[in-house]
Amino acid sequence: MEKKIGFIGCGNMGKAILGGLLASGQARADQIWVYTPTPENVAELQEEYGINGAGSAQEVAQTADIVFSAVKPNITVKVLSDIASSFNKESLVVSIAAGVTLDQLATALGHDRKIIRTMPNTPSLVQAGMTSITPNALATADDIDAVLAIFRSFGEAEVVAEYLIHPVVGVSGSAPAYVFMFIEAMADAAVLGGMPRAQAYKFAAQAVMGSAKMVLETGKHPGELKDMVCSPAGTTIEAVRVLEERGLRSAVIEAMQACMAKSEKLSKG
Ligand SMILES: NC(=O)C1=CN([C@@H]2O[C@H](COP(=O)(O)OP(=O)(O)OC[C@H]3O[C@@H](n4cnc5c(N)ncnc54)[C@H](OP(=O)(O)O)[C@@H]3O)[C@@H](O)[C@H]2O)C=CC1
Ligand SMILES: O=C(O)[C@@H]1CCC=N1
Repeated sequence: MEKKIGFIGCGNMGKAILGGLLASGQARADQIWVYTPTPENVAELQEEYGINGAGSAQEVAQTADIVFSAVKPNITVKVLSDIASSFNKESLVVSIAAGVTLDQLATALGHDRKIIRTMPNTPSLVQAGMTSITPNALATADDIDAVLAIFRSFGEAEVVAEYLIHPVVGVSGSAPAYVFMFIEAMADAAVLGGMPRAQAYKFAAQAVMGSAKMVLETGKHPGELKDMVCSPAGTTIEAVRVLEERGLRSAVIEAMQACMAKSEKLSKG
């Protein structure tokens, strides 16, 4: 793509997007402008990626055709409303902030602004992200395709209606945290069984990654895949019995209900 791309804020998630853009060859470093308030961080990003450092958020807004807002949710509206008048007429703003709605973004940026709200997750850092894309009515098919291509350069991305954003946060944005807890717990048990810790993390993580891959690649129902592991009177069915007894499914569902409720609360300000 020949567009100029800007980043306002470039921490964990901003770097995942920036890294994906460059690694996929969709943009060259000289097409990218980045601003963060700490000059040393801008210098580090310039050094690491060869991108253009910007001296202010205004400079990014004035320069770029697609501007990623990658600051924390609590300052997103303030940061964007302060520079709303600096954007070019046709510029597209892409927000990754959790809980900040298209309506709140339009109030900050102006109701004539093309905006896409997204929800990525941290596996983006290792090219295995999952991102939802929610455009406002003004974003064009080309804008949507460009943003899908950017997020697909480091994982999967799909267009999702805004009313589904809370399940997206539950099942994808926040989900890596619960999966890490599951991996940690499995590794603890392996250590209890005598395995060295580093080896236990490797076995646990590979089991989770391989199982996820089977769901995605075989198209089989997760229950059928589970049944394939459970030999009659074998070891696995013993573990399944205890997980059912201890309420694994209901713990996960209730945890995600709390997550979705919080996401909804944040959206209401
Ligand atoms: N972490 C996650 O799992 C997910 C996060 N998100 C969303 O991503 C967004 C960013 O999160 P994350 O990358 O984790 O956060 P980080 O704290 O890693 O990065 C925040 C960035 O914002 C910059 N910044 C701070 N204040 C300003 C300001 N006033 N103007 C411009 N830039 C500023 C920081 O710069 P400096 O370091 O120089 O202060 C830093 O580069 C959030 O809105 C979050 O909701 C979405 C999905 C998943
Ligand atoms: O915990 C949070 O609020 C953000 C949203 C998705 C992941 N982290």
